Amino acid sequence: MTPEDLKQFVRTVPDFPAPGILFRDVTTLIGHGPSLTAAIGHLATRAQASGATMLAGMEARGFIFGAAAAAHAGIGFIPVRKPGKLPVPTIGVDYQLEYGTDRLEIDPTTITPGQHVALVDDLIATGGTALAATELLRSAGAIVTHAFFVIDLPDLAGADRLRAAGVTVDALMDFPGH
Ligand SMILES: O=P(O)(O)OC[C@H]1O[C@H](OP(=O)(O)OP(=O)(O)O)[C@H](O)[C@@H]1O
Ligand SMILES: Nc1ncnc2[nH]cnc12
Repeated sequence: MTPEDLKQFVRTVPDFPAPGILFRDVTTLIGHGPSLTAAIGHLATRAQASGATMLAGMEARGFIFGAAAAAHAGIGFIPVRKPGKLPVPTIGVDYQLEYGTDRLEIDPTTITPGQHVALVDDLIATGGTALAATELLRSAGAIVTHAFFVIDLPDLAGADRLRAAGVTVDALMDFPGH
């Protein structure tokens, strides 16, 4: 299945989690075996071509695609976690979402300084999550030059913000007008 074929498997839910938000829901895509397999294959191929030697995914939906893509590519996976989940000393950063604020944390010892780490998530909207993850990984010594998403919401300009931070952004599909 091509990335274009996958678009019909994304469910759109209006007014979730807040009025005015058009929620692009990947639950339906990952529930369809051929779509899940194709999405993981595309992400893994692109991530491998970027030269990344590890992938990092943001909790929670980034874990679904990131860990599977890393396994497909035969490389390791770094979980970028919501606060208070890791049992070791962490480094963290607060950030803004399209619909609220949150915090991300990593175990800095999972990264070898100078290692090429690529980001994977289901969706980029404002880019707050991906920028926060990039900042965190870089502060632990990672080189972050690429980020891979299933969905880009271009009107929210997150991909532009990430590019301005020196990250090449690649998404399997976009939803203009969000
Ligand atoms: O580009 P942004 O505006 O930062 O938004 C994108 C982020 O929002 C969603 O995660 P959410 O924080 O809702 O958490 P979840 O994965 O636990 O559902 C999505 O999975 C991305 O991580
Ligand atoms: N519109 C949206 N749909 C799904 N996930 C999101 N994360 C941030 N904005 C989103």
